[in-house]
Amino acid sequence: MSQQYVAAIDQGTTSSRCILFDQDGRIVSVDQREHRQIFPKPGWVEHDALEIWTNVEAVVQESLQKSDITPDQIAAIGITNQRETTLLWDKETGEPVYNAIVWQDTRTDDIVRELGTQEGQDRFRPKCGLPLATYFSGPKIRWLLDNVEGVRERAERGELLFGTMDTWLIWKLTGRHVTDVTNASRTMLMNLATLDWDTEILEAMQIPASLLPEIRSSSEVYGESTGYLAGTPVAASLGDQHAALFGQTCFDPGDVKGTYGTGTFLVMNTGTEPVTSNNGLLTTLGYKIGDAPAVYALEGSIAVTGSLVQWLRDNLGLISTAPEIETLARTVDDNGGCYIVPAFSGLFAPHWDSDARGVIAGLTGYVNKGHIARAVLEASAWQTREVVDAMNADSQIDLTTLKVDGGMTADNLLMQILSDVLDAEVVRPMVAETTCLGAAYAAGLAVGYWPDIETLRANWHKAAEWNPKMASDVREREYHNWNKAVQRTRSWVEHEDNK
Ligand SMILES: Nc1ncnc2c1ncn2[C@@H]1O[C@H](COP(=O)(O)OP(=O)(O)O)[C@@H](O)[C@H]1O
Ligand SMILES: O=P(O)(O)OC[C@H](O)CO
Repeated sequence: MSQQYVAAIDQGTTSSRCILFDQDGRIVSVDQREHRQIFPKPGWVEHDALEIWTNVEAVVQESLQKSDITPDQIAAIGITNQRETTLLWDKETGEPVYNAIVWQDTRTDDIVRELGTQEGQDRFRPKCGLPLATYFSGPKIRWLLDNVEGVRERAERGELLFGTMDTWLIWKLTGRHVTDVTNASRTMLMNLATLDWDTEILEAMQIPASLLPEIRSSSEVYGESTGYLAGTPVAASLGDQHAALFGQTCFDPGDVKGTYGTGTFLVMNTGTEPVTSNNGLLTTLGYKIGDAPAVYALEGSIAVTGSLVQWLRDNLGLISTAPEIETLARTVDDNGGCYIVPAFSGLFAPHWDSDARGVIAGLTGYVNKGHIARAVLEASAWQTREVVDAMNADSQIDLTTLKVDGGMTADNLLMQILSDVLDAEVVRPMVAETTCLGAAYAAGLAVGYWPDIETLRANWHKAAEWNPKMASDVREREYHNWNKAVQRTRSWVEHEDNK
């Protein structure tokens, strides 16, 4: 038989990609296409789901053709995706009833506030692990039902289907209406204990159960693909941060990965029982491989990290490419007393303060552009420290090693700063595309392309590591100053009713 590969489709916020992997977990081919970001009003962000589908079809075909690989050489397809982004479509025609509402979209502000009025924002947290927030899918479904003409009636007649992007793609590929536990865990509608939709939450949010897909494991054959890869099993689905956890082979309780892109998502494997967070983290699913018990996780989501580097480049013009920040930051030995807290649209974990706004603190006549660049890099590191402190407290496991991936990890100075502020080892793997790798691994396991997770562990190779060099009194002084700067951002936005 000719050489076989596994295809991973990563349907992300800005683009869709297909990567082909071989048995050693090495990348054989990649193709990628961006889709439009639709901003109908301030705070609203939408995607055209049909455009995304066309792009996915194109990148799958192109990734094979680029490397002269034929469809019969693909053993399985794994899907990973931007999470929470919400779509409703007609089950007969396949027509979306509205654009997909993206995870960043804040139009559900009022719905979220209203749902939390009497019982508070943590009303559903004991069941679904999440605070009420515009981020998650449930309130977005409710908005579509309440605001798009005829949608509630059609939903109640059983004519419509809901899906996050994994569900949409699996339905387009196989005709099956399914999702996996990781994606379902981001809707607010799944009960973490039963791994099924929670009737009480559905009632409170007025969402008909007929809309919802069947919840399956992250690694099993959901159906066979039609189209270009006709007959190939579609065998994995994981939200992108969960896929990165799996791709980084964070298989043991206490293992943590951090993905440093536009924002940063830290996820800790907490084993086969959910851990309740008392420190501003999300309780979520790690992954579930076939019939094996589900693995749970704690997540700390940070909204602005790489995008602060982009801001320095695009809004301040202090650098002309993102990698130049490292050169500029290396022109100085420290931050010169300057701290930047990038609360551009509030603070996510562990503060969850939508009224915070960014500050540059500690400015004196001494501070120059090198110090500013350094403070930009340090902001990613200190935000990580806040999340790691919360993880250590919630899990009672102290972080010793952080496995990193994502575009920002190319920055060696940032990686050293990260190790210094965490007082922990930071390691970067050979294959940096851990999100796609995780989806490929889960799909390959389902069809026997890889025999077990121990084989996957053996595929993980360290490319670089950083160890702490900072004296502990300096670390504590800097953290104290960072915390003072964070305090300056809090409750900046004053609501009309508070004035
Ligand atoms: N050398 C670098 N130093 C610091 N930040 C960088 C560097 N290279 C890229 N970035 C930042 O990383 C982000 C891109 O990473 P990527 O993983 O592609 O993000 P995403 O998947 O969220 O689109 C950008 O926000 C960019 O500013
Ligand atoms: O597509 P990304 O990499 O921006 O990831 C988005 C996250 O899944 C949102 O929760």
